[in-house]
Parts: sequence; C-alpha cells; structure tokens
Amino acid sequence: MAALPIIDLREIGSPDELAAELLRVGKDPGFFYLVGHRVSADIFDVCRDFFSNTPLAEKKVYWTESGDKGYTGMRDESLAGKGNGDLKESFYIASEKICPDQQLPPKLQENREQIEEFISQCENTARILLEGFALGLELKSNFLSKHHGGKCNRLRLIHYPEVPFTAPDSPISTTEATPQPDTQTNSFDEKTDIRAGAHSDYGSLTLLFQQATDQGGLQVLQHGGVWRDVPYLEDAIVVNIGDALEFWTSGQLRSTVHRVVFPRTAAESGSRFSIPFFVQPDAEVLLAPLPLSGTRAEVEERASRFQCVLQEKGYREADPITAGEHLRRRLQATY
Ligand SMILES: O=C(O)CCC(=O)C(=O)O
Ligand SMILES: [Fe+2]
Repeated sequence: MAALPIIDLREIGSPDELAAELLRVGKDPGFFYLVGHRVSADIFDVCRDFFSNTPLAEKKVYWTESGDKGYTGMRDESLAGKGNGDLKESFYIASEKICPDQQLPPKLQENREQIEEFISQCENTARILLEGFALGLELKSNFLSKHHGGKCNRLRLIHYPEVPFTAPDSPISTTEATPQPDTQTNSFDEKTDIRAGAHSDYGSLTLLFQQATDQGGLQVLQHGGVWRDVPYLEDAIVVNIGDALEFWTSGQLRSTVHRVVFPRTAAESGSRFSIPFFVQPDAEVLLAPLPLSGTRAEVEERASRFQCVLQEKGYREADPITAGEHLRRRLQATY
C-alpha cells in the first residue's frame, strides 16, 4: 500500500467527486499524492545546476532579511523552532508577474522562462484543488481561490548537502562523488542534526516535487506519534494542507507535521534536492473560521475547536490573525 492516499485526477468523474475525495484525505492524513495532474515542466536540472555550480559567496548576495525571498544558507533556518539549524540551503522565488524586481542569480535567471512556466502550472493545479476544497466545504467554488491572488506564493528550491555517513563500527565514509558545495560546515551530529525539523506549513497548500531518484528522508507524523516515510511515487506531486486551511476549518482539514530526517543509511547520505511550491493566501486575509453551514451546536463546536487550533499553533490571544501576520510570526520563530 502507498504511504499516502493517491488522488488520480484522470479517474475523477466530476467536481463533486474531487471535492469529496479532497475532504476525505484532507481530514486525515492531510497529505496525499496527486497524479494525473498537468504539471509537465521540470526544473530539477536547473535546481541542481544552480546549487552545484554557484559559489557560496555569490549565493549569499541573494540573501534577504525577509526569510522567504532569495537565498537561505546552511543552518540559517530551524523549522522545528529549536536546534542547531537545518542542514539545507535554499532559494525562494516569487513569480516574475508579481515580483518583477526580484533579482535572480545567473544560473536561475538564464532559465527564468522555464521557472515561470513551472510556477504557472503549479498555480493552475492549486486553483483546481482550492476550488475542490471549497466545494467540499459546501462553499462557492471560488470562495478560497479568490483569496489567493498569488502575491504570497513562493517556489522554493532546496538542496540538502551530502553528509558523511558513519556505518556502525566503520570509519567515516562518504557516498560516491556528488557535488560538494561550500556548505560552511563540516561537522555533523547524527543524534541532533536534521535536514528539515518537524513543522507544519504555513499557507493553504504545498505542492512538493520529489526527484525520481529521491533517496528518502521525508516523513509525516501520523496519529499516535508514529513517523511514516513518504517515498517518491512516479509522476506524483506530494500535496499537503497548511495552517491556513486548518485555521479556516477549525481543524477539520489537518495541517500535518512533517520533517526530513538526517540520513539513516549510506544510500540516503548523498545530496538531496526537493522543490516545494507554497500556495499562500493574500496577506490581509483573516484566518478565521469560514462561514460553513451547520446546526447551532455544530457552529459552537467549531468555534471552540478554533480556539484549540490557535493554541496548538502557539497563539495565546483568542482573536484570529491574518495570513500575513501568521507567516511573519512563523518566519520569525524559525530564523
Ligand atoms: O524537502 C522535503 O521533502 C520537504 C520540505 C518541506 O517540508 C518544506 O520546505 O516545508
Ligand atoms: Fe514543509
């Protein structure tokens, strides 16, 4: 059995059927494989070439204070909000349509058209899913998508550099030659280090692209506290619900915690690349319970569950926050 439920868009007969499926998997586990989608562009070559062939000093020129635009370096971010910093470097890209001023390094700039096409295909897929979720929640089909103008969406190219793998009772070994960026660190602690700390995503949905050669490491947290590996599935996008949809639905849709573990085997220890596309609501949108239908008791129950969701996300105040404020606070807590 696959690690996650699979939604195959080619097999879905109607918008209502898609809506029902999305609600089912969005409640539990909050993560699914999407196949039969129309994202045909592939930018993994561009991603690998950029990280492998751009000197660190040049990458650092594109670092910005914001935490969600440009370059982030090794150990800059702790997604779990604690620890020594995640073992990764990344580059955040906003679509040229909404952010024509964002300067890209030459290795990315020369492939800008391909990147834009990829973003546009991701946005089209996101719209189909947001419309499906809205219908499933018995709202007008554009109820969610109209709050996603695209300004806050981000494409992120991620590189988890190779780490030395120490097999039990053997000297330190590294896997065969993979690009070695100057990663600013050469000391690792397999007990405390992590590639991406446990976290939930902040926006509405994340479309995560894995390589066919993905060596593993991504895990989702299941009920009962058990971590489950999410391996590559052919032509699939790994989609997950983010905090915004969890807030809006008072937890009916689940923003599931996930992480990328420190390599457990020699096979996992090589460089890993992944590409998430973060679908985020417009900054001013309030993350308050949606006007969902139901009896008075159901509405009251939702209001009290909303308070629990706020607390679980670390908010002490009882009032909802905007998507922009949530993003700002999460970035502040992780950098
Ligand atoms: O690299 C991965 O597989 C997951 C990355 C992730 O969860 C994130 O960047 O939010
Ligand atoms: Fe994530």
